[in-house]
Amino acid sequence: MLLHFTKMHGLGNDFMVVDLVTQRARLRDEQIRQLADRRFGIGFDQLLVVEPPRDPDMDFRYRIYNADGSEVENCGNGARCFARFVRDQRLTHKREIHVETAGGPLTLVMREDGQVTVDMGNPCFAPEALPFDAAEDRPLHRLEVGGETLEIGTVSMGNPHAVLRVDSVDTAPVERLGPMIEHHPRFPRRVNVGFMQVVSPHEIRLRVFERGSGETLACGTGACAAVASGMRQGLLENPVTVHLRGGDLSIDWPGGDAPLLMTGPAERVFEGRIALA
Ligand SMILES: N[C@H](CCC[C@H](N)C(=O)O)C(=O)O
Repeated sequence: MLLHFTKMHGLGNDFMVVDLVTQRARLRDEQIRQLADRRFGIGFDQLLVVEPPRDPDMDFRYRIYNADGSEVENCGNGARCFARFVRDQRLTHKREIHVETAGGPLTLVMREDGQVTVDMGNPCFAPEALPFDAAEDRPLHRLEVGGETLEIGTVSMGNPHAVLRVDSVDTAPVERLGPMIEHHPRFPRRVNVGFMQVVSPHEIRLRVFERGSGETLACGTGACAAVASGMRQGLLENPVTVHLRGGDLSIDWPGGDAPLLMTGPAERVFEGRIALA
């Protein structure tokens, strides 16, 4: 069976996008891992799957798989590429697109300038939402990692995020602490790990070691989580520009029980067909 796909990226966070509205295929975990391999396969951080909605009020269902084959609840950069994909593939002509994800409904708006604004829903700090093993909800939690005591913010954007403030992202111990925090026993479903440098109240630099994919050039939900945690700690004020290794995202969140909006680019790289074993 030949599977048509489109390779896309959001600030260098790269995706294989597959339309299962007009195609039929079942992708097993092992196949996803093989397709994700940057030498033996296509290579991507996440696989994005477009399906018909289950809720008739929604336009599409959007499923997300990490490079290790694990299915996840949300993907911010992927959501922007999703919006670009369904319009380019003429699966819809709408500029405002409503999608179901495992992490809840998303609204994607294709802007005139080609950038995409995503209503990422409300950040949730309750430890049980991640899940994170903690006695109470606090802006900062102590976490024992490899003999060190770290202070982390914890946020759910539908998917779980730990945010660690650092003096400089250039010298942050991403490769050493990333995996240790991702697999920390207090995160029963693992966690994405953000390393945040506060430049000013309206500007941060961020690197993200992603659950199931390792460090990526950008992470949309990670940018949302870092801003939400930074605002909650009184370090940031709305709006915030997030400088990631792959480029910049704009985050708009008034705080409290309100949706968080993320705006940024979505790029197509190439289309292809691959024979599925
Ligand atoms: N790159 C994605 C995040 C994928 C999240 C995934 N790594 C997880 O396990 O939650 C983004 O732009 O939001």
